Amino acid sequence: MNTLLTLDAVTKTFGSRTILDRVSLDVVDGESLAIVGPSGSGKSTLLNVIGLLDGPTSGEIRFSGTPLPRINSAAATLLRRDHINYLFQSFALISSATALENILIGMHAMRERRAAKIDRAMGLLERLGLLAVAQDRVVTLSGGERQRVALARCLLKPGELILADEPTGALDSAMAEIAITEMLTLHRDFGKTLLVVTHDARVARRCDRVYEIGTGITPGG
Ligand SMILES: Nc1ncnc2c1ncn2[C@@H]1O[C@H](COP(=O)(O)OP(=O)(O)OP(=O)(O)O)[C@@H](O)[C@H]1O
Repeated sequence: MNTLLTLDAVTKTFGSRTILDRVSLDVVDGESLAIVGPSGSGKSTLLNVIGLLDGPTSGEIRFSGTPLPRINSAAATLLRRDHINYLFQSFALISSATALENILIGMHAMRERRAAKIDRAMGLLERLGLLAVAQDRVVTLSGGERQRVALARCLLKPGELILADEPTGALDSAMAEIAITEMLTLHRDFGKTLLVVTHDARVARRCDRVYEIGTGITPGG
């Protein structure tokens, strides 16, 4: 088992408040890891620090053995582009573009013919039951459909790490259940490591391992 990510005594403070206190953690290549803890405990902060959206106050994070660069460096931009995928509650899709176009935007840096990219995108959209809406603009899609488009974009965009922050928070419970199953199945099929911040104990239980802020790691389901 290879380690994709290592956190070594990572601390994050905001003013006089210590939100993350010497977090040390190994994330194994290909696993799903749930990040849980009470509201305000620092789950999103942890994800942001791992995802180069915010810098730690102290400590080190290594990605494939290499220390993460400063968040505003060119190296950080490349890491975010080529290695990290974000799946947020708001989905961060371009609403005036079609489902297919949104996925192709995520693939733009890949050296592959456009026709081949379209084939792969359409194949995944079909697998997610979205073939009929592939050419529809995202603004016209339902919340569940948008969530699946965002998941498809994450899976096809380059990058071995998916960072998901409450990805099903905007869905009703039946839709969330479907979305979780797709996410937990497909990240494995596509060989991507998944870190998911969640309030939902059902989601956490279904991940390979659970990291509780302030407590540490326990096995998942
Ligand atoms: N940029 C910031 N400046 C100051 N305080 C911040 C900042 N970002 C987060 N915080 C504070 O850090 C604490 C942890 O926030 P964070 O969003 O990481 O918690 P969380 O566990 O994800 O919470 P929730 O489950 O409610 O989403 C909160 O008290 C928040 O107000």
